[in-house]
Amino acid sequence: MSSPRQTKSFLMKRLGEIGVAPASRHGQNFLIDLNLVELIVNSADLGPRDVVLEIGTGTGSLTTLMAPKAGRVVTVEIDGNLFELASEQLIDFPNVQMLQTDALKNKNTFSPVVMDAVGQALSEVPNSRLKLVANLPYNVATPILSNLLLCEHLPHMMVATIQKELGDRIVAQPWSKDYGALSVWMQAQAKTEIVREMSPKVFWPPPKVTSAIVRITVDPEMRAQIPDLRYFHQFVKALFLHRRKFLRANVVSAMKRHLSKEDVDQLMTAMEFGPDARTEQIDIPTLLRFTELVRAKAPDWSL
Ligand SMILES: C[S@@+](CC[C@H](N)C(=O)[O-])C[C@H]1O[C@@H](n2cnc3c(N)ncnc32)[C@H](O)[C@@H]1O
Repeated sequence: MSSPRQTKSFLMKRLGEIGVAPASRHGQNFLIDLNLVELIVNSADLGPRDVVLEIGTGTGSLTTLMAPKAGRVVTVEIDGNLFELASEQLIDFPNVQMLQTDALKNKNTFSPVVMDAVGQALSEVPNSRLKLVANLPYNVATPILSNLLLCEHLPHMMVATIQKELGDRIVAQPWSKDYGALSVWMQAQAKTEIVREMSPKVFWPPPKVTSAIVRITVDPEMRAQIPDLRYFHQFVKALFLHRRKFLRANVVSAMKRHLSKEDVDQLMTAMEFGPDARTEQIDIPTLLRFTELVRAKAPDWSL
């Protein structure tokens, strides 16, 4: 069984042999610092009951380290050439299922093939739980992380390499420039942490931005405090849509066919929001309460 020596020269040689250059449209920036690959695996604290979903197999370096620890790994790669390369690397791991497909059906939905494979793996591992562990393609990192919290197989944890700027938004607090719909959506149901910032130098080819490993640990008790997850997800997105506008203007515009301005003013008063309140000043428990007041008046609303 080959060890994961994913160095720049190894990658250049292997990709050169098959006449392939890394495709920036697929976010093909490979992690070449083995210590950091190990840090990702250790941060996910994998054990036999864990079913890992990895999006972006690449050459299989992260997969190779995860497979001996996890119960099952479902790994997805969009690129046919990389899929072939990784197939050779992963041939000796019977608990790894490789899929060659786009992990996303569209921006809001996971591929049903991927979800079926995850469901099957979860049903075959005793007392199983799902963990997303991946060096994510940056162009689809946001839909992957936020949609997985809405899909039929809820992850217990997500450990991922993403753009640092996205990591900053995930962990941001009210009153900061990074606090937005993504911060609220994630922190309302999970503990969020930046495990490590990473310089572009630890990837080949180096991306244009600084990266970070984030860990998102879902808290079922917090999640149970959100009666309608889809409504909350969409309403929070609508509230942060125009950051420069006041909260009231955002609510009026989002709810325009469902609530009159008078209705909105009543709700604002009930919440004790002043006329110059802005969404980015409001903490998550308050946004949850506000969502429920609005939902009671406009249950059929959607973005
Ligand atoms: C940042 S690289 C990570 C590769 C490898 N895991 C590593 O750590 O070196 C991202 C990988 O995701 C693949 N990819 C990009 N978009 C994808 C998608 N929508 N679905 C599945 N794989 C995708 C790319 O081809 C690439 O191999």
